[in-house]
Amino acid sequence: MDVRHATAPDHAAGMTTEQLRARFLVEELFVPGEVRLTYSHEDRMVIGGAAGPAELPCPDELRSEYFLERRELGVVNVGGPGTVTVDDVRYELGGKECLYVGRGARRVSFDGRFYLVSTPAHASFPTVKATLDDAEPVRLGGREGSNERTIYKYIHLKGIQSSQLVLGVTVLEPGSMWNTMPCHTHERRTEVYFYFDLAESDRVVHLMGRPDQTRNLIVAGDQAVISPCWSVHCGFGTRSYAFVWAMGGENQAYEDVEPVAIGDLR
Ligand SMILES: O=C(O)C(=O)C[C@H](O)C(=O)CO
Ligand SMILES: [Zn+2]
Repeated sequence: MDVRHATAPDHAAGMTTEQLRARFLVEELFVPGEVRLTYSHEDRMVIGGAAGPAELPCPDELRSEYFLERRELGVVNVGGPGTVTVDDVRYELGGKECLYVGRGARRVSFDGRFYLVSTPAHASFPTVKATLDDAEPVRLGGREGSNERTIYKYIHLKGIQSSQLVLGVTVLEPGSMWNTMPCHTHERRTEVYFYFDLAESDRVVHLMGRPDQTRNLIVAGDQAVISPCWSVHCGFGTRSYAFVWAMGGENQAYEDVEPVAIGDLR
């Protein structure tokens, strides 16, 4: 498992492009027949990709008997129809559908292409599947801001229950490129964006860093960006795309953010 240490904002300010990419960008998530995992010390989030058939391993770094002994897991199907099997119960997931797997499940296997996010869990909540319609879609933005998009909240205070994981999918309309602008930080949570549904020749210019010291990462489809609590997270694609956002940390209130006015960005 790839392990990424936590970063202070004053450290990030002096990093080169290569150093920023090595610390915050997760590039290689899908390897056929494998579950690839990255452990971030930012709120101890584990980010992964399953290109099944493959089973969720239990890396030594977790010092546990099985992966979900002290953790919970969010799974989003980022490919065609696929299945996830949790302790012999089989769940069929269509594109962009979600499965929450609660603490205590011993065996999880995948047949298909799935993006994974896991956070430590103090309690066990039921394993639940959700479709896009279950997520009570919210439409935001407009064509004039090139940010017409739909937010699907899956795991959150009023949706699928969890110990700390909050997760959803945002889908941009064709011709809309900006996500999350005006942007924000959230001092009480780390957030990870995973960009997908982007053609091989397209990229997202993802803004990160303190609001008054932004940096950018050029991100391809099927790559993830780790945003520490002090970092803005938003981006502009060379074409429209979708992304999974997932958070771990102090609270689960989606609205608990520090908004940043566009004019204050530097
Ligand atoms: O497009 C958006 O706006 C988002 O999807 C924002 C994320 O949900 C987010 O950053 C939540 O904190
Ligand atoms: Zn956010």
